[in-house]
Amino acid sequence: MKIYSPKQIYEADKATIAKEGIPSYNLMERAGGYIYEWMHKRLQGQQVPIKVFCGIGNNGGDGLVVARLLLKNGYNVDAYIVNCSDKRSPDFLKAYDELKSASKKWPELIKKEEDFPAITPNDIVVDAIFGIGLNRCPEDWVKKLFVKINDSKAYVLSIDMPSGMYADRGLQKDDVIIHSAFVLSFQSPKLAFFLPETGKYITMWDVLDIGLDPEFLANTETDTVLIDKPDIQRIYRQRPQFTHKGMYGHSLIIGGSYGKMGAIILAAKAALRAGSGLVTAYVPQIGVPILQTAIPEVMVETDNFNGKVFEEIDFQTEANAIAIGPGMGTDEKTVDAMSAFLKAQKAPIVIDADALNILAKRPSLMEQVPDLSILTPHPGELERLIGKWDDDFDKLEKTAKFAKKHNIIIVIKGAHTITVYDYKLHINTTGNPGLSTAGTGDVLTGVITGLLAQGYHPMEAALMGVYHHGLAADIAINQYAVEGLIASDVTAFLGRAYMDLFAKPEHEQQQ
Ligand SMILES: NC(=O)C1=CN([C@@H]2O[C@H](COP(=O)(O)OP(=O)(O)OC[C@H]3O[C@@H](n4cnc5c(N)ncnc54)[C@H](O)[C@@H]3O)[C@@H](O)[C@H]2O)[C@H](O)CC1
Ligand SMILES: [K+]
Repeated sequence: MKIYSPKQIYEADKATIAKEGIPSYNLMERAGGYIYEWMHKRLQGQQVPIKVFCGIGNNGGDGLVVARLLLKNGYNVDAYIVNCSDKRSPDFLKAYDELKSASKKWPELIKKEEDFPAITPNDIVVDAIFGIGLNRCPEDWVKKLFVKINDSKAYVLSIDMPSGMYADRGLQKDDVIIHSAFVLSFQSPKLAFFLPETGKYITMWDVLDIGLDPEFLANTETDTVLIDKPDIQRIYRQRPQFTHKGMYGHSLIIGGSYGKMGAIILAAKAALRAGSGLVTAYVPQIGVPILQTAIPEVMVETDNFNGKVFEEIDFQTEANAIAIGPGMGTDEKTVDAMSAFLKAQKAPIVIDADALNILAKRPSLMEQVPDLSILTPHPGELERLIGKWDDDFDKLEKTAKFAKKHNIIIVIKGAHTITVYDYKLHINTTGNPGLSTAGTGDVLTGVITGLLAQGYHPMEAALMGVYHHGLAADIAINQYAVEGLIASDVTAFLGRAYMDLFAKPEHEQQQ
């Protein structure tokens, strides 16, 4: 699913208005109408007190349409104009006139703290104060209203975006955002919904299709896309019937050190479960018996030193895909070994964990990283690589620039893992808080490497690996719950994730 920028949404409005030959206000009526229908379907006329807080732009206008339709249909509604500026948009004024002529119950004007109404936990608040047009910090009294709404414990339904959240920048000091129980967003969700600083203010969201020009939408490329099941189904390649293990690639996973052999075991096993035909682990000598005991399916190679860390990386395995980093340590000897290893690489590799820390320690090594390599940092590793950022949007921009400069793919791990390549952001839609546990990153590295070994293009391997890893965790929590999930469970459920990819929804199966 494409995620349109605010600029593209305004352009889509214009294209729709021109093509359909309609006044722009019609779009507001549609938008408000769909919000009303969504509410009516759930409330079915219940007399819950509904307070609609409207700004003075088009988001406020949407709120006024909703308030009018709710009043017309007998709901218990109070509408308020949050007078944050005297510059009202023309369509807001039209919606205001429509409301005033449809009902005797006119909206109340809020200009200062003393005008705030009481808000109780039993109220439903419709938040229509700011949408994608928020472009500066609201005045203090407006932020106090946001705080009052947040403190009220009322159910908050936000129109298009939670007010206070910006569509094009992240959270900064002194910002206040309305906490939404549900956001109904027009045409596509907004990028800020998926970023850690801002996404936490939203419990649920859905998209309302307000019928913007389909041709314009189809022909408009976006910098951001949401990766969901159909995208992965398109990437997936079914195995032919007559096959042998040599057709599914040989993965080589380099890593492990004294006390950290578990990381390489997790990665190697996940590469197997992702479908890699053969897997070899390259570990320091101390790790050989550990690996051989833990996973019989995995072959092991080792260095020529009898130490606890890598002193060289010199292997015989002819691998189709190589990953380096899990549990490897950042000993100076290992840094030198990795430097020599990188120089010899031509094909894309997967770089994780301590290998990322080594790149941060010796940035000149970035020049040796092969094109289209996949780096999988968590936020701490990313910061060590690219430096500090001001907010989440700045983080994405800096990551995109770094990825472009080195022609690599960066997988920023998090609640919504974002894969960045060639200035494009791919937001993952699977996974759950159960993944916040030791070793899940090693499993992800194994899955991506296993896919790469099978011949998937590096971008396909990254997107499918991230999706699959999250999906396996989503299935696994039905058995273990988020608290009980451990990294090996994710590996164990990778097979179920493959099955789920093409499983019919339950209601279809019953037919
Ligand atoms: N295609 C669609 O998605 C449609 C969406 N609609 C709704 O329109 C808004 C966007 O409307 P816009 O008027 O551009 O912006 P807002 O209502 O979000 O904005 C604010 C308004 O206020 C000014 N402003 C910005 N920041 C501040 C501030 N801190 N203090 C005071 N005033 C501020 C700004 O200049 C704007 O004028 C979208 O979110 C949807 O809800 C359409 O109804 C239909 C098509
Ligand atoms: K809003």
